[in-house]
Amino acid sequence: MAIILSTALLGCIYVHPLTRILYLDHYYYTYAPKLKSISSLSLKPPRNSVRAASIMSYDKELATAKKACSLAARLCQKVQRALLQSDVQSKSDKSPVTVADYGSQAVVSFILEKELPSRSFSLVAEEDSGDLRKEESQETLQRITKLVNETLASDGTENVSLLSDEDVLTAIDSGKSEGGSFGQHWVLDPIDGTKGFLRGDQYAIALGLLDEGKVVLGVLACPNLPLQTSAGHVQHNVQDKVGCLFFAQVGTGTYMQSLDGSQPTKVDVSSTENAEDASFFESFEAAHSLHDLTSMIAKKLSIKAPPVRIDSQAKYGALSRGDGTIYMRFPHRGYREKIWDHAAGCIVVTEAGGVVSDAAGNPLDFSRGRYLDLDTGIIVTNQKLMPTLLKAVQESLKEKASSL
Ligand SMILES: Nc1ncnc2c1ncn2[C@@H]1O[C@H](COP(=O)(O)O)[C@@H](O)[C@H]1OP(=O)(O)O
Ligand SMILES: [Mg+2]
Repeated sequence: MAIILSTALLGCIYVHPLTRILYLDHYYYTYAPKLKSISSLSLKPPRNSVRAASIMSYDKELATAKKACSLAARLCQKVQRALLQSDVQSKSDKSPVTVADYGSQAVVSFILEKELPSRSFSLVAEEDSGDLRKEESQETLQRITKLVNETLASDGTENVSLLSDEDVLTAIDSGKSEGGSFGQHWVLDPIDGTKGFLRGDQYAIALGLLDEGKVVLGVLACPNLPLQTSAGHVQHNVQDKVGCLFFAQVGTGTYMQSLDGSQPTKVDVSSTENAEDASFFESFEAAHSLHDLTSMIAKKLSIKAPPVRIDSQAKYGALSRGDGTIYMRFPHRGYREKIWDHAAGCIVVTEAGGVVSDAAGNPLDFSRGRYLDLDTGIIVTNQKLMPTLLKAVQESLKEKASSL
């Protein structure tokens, strides 16, 4: 009887090893009730929330994910350096990002599959090899294969026999999984923020792991993010030391180290409680998020600081260590958010003490396949500020709708 009872309890309760807080389902039961009582907005638990995932250890998966993302970052840095040294004409050419995108996906996919052998390896990733298999892409494919082999060899820890073009195509195509609410699925954006990559600005390699529909670990490699920042300043100056690796595992907090391998340090979101003292992140690209709407919300919250605009999930990383307090993202009508654009970022922020929700106050649901079914936008901040932010977002959305 005692065994049955404790097993049943373990299914829904665990103690956070660092905060010693009893968690009843990672997000919903700790935070949602407070939100609801303050804002009376609808908050639902994610469908398919599986509590057992919260008490498992993913140490081996996390170590492998960190290695895979660090190597992919090395490949991307090499391509971006060459791109930035090239002439103006080749800078308007999109092929460098294509090479880095495919190369990064091949490296991550190859390492995960090789180092975590499993009969049910599943990867949900942005790219597939369709275009690369075309006759006119042969030269590009050879460049990618060469880069992938150089990158794997640069690790130096083991003997990897050279991959062929076909091996690279196969590794890329492992990313065709549909994800879903059962079993484990890796979720990868090989280069998040391609526009930032081409500009020489921020981008990220973002890798998450879903277990029964919930994100249980996440790694964000941000090769151009400064290691040290003062709040609100993440634009990188030439003299800054850059290259951050953020990582989080469910129930164990979020950590950051340098991409070249410093000691990890634990990070926490900002504790700013007053909206007017907060600064906020948003997309650099106006085409990716409605800057007029965020400006309206910021005004309502009396936020004094101007928006900090950077590309990619580096925004989640920067927020997780308190560089800013709020992140708002409101894509234009009709855009469907993909799970690889938020899975890693989401756990990096929540394990650092933050909250990620859609504009209706619902937690993001990663269990429905390749897309997130969302209501309007994504908002992120610390737990204390979320009810205030949510209220301002909802009022602004209403005002915007009635002015149309
Ligand atoms: N029209 C769009 N609206 C919103 N997001 C987009 C759009 N087009 C691409 N994205 C994706 O938005 C993310 C970057 O957002 P942000 O500008 O906030 O950093 C990237 O995942 C980018 O795709 P990709 O990863 O292919 O570059
Ligand atoms: Mg992306």
